[in-house]
Amino acid sequence: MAKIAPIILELQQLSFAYKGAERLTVDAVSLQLKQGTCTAILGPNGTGKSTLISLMTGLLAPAAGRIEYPHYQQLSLKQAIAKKVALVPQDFAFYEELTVYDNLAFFVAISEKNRRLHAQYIESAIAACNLQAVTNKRASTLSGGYKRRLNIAIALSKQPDIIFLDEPTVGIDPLSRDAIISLLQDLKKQGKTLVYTSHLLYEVAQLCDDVVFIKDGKVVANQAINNAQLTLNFTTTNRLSQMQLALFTEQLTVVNEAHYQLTISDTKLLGSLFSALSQLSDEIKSVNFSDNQIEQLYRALFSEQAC
Ligand SMILES: Nc1ncnc2c1ncn2[C@@H]1O[C@H](COP(=O)(O)OP(=O)(O)OP(=O)(O)O)[C@@H](O)[C@H]1O
Repeated sequence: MAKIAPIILELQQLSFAYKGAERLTVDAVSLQLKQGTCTAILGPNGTGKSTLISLMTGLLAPAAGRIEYPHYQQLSLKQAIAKKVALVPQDFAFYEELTVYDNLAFFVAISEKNRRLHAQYIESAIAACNLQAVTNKRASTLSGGYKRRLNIAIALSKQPDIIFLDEPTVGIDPLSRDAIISLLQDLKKQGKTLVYTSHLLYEVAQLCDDVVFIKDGKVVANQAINNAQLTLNFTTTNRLSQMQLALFTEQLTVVNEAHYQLTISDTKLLGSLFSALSQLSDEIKSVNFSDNQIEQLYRALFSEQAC
């Protein structure tokens, strides 16, 4: 039987408003995060995601509600956050004039009193983020991808159990992004709990187990994501006949006249699917695969909010 992951963070009716704001920025948010999982917090710009992260990481104090890290009951909330929680903020949070190593040394000295552990923590953050080639370079001279990795390495140098990442791949090229996603996947394998915001939904699909959708400060949906599920969309020159439809072993949804959709949760079915598509090669106009469960949900929830 699959083991149920223990709850590592619980929010109960958490609310917050900035001074002068007309409405609550975070409005009665209740959530439970599971240990060793990645939860994405998604929503349009300005909907309160970063503010919620600031509350969960102790940077802001809630106006109402509770935040609990039940795993660390022997610690106060402040101590649990100081010892076990790290934040990778959206903006770079390091000293541009210091080298990568000196930045890490500076932040480790703040988070860990035992000096004998410093070198070990710095080295492990460098290794985890693959920063060996730039250890002695000034942060100001790094590429965008390395700067993002340094931002993450500083958070890891604290040896946290829970890591909040606020758009950690903004503004970097696809290969640098892949490197960061793979680093985050490794952290998950090590049992770290990740909380993640991004506007790049394919990243979320690659990494996250649960998705929480926030709209105007409120949770509007909260659900597990089936990363194994793929949706195939294909369009045809004409509507398919019953005989042509029968080529598919799985049920097709007819989206409209010449647009079909099929959801696959077992990749073993791909063989028969490709075989059916190849038999229709004269009719097929376009084929597109996506793990767009998240994207579909996102569009359904927020389509009227685009600016
Ligand atoms: N320090 C602040 N003082 C006053 N208002 C703020 C402050 N920070 C954010 N806000 C406002 O609070 C609301 C929520 O902002 P927040 O940054 O949490 O949104 P977000 O969902 O993270 O947005 P994005 O996706 O653009 O990062 C916005 O209307 C924003 O203008």
